[in-house]
Amino acid sequence: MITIEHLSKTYRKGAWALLDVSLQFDKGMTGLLGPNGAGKTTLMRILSTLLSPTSGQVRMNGISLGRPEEIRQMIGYLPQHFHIYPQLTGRDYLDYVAAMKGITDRNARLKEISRLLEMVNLQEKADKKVRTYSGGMKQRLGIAQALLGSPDVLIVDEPTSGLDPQERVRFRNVLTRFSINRTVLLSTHIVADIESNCRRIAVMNKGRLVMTGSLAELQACGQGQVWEAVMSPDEFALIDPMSVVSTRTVPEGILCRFISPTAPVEGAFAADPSLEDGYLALLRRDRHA
Ligand SMILES: Nc1ncnc2c1ncn2[C@@H]1O[C@H](COP(=O)(O)OP(=O)(O)OP(=O)(O)O)[C@@H](O)[C@H]1O
Repeated sequence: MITIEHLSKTYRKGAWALLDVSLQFDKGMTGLLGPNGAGKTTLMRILSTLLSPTSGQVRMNGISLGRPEEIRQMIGYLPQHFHIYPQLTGRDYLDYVAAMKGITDRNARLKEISRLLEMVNLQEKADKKVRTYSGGMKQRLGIAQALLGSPDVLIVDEPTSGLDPQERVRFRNVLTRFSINRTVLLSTHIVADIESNCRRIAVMNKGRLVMTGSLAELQACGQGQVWEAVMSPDEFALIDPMSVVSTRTVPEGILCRFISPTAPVEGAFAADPSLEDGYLALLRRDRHA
């Protein structure tokens, strides 16, 4: 169980990167959604004890961040950007991280590394140099390093940006497997990343928590806010592009989807919201609040 109470962070001379965030989550995967600059990385770095909050409290399984050694034993962290020496093989890299994490028994270490390589489906590439890995393979190796030592809590920061669709699906499946008996916090700005496997969602915007709840609750934020209209190319050229969330060419013209509290153009008809519509409607409402 992770309990975050009134957490705020301001960088030197900066605005609030986090402002009075309170949140609680337990086993399973929680998706942390938010646009660029929302404060996701700041929150994750604080939870990983790499950054101190300006104010507020965090407890993981009852232990406060003020006891960083104990917290670090409990968590695995996959940062948004991480460096792996390209000359190392995947197995050597994991061996190095395991040694850094204090797993001193060499046999236990090698056994754990083989188990993790199999879990992330990298056993065939394990003895090849990391410079030959694809982006998705590096991310899976990143997850393997985060899981060394079997941490109870896994913190993963925007892991799928830059991955192709196939790698993204593979990576999501790996995370879903890991989240069965663990607490996983996954940050992303890609709604599809959390669609299939997160039990709970937290949405952040400009440093604040703007919603927590289930996928269905996030989707419901789009209720009454989604409209569609078929437009000719000339009509389409005249509308504000920012009001349109997607377009599709149909035989009658361009089918435009809008997020708007009222019908955005004449002839627009109401549509059912998707999860992404709910998220966009929530952000739009927050922007205008
Ligand atoms: N080291 C820093 N010094 C000053 N300001 C920072 C620093 N790191 C982040 N910020 C600011 O804090 C705010 C939150 O940034 P953060 O990286 O936590 O957001 P994010 O949600 O992870 O964004 P992204 O999706 O782009 O990674 C932003 O306004 C950012 O400019």
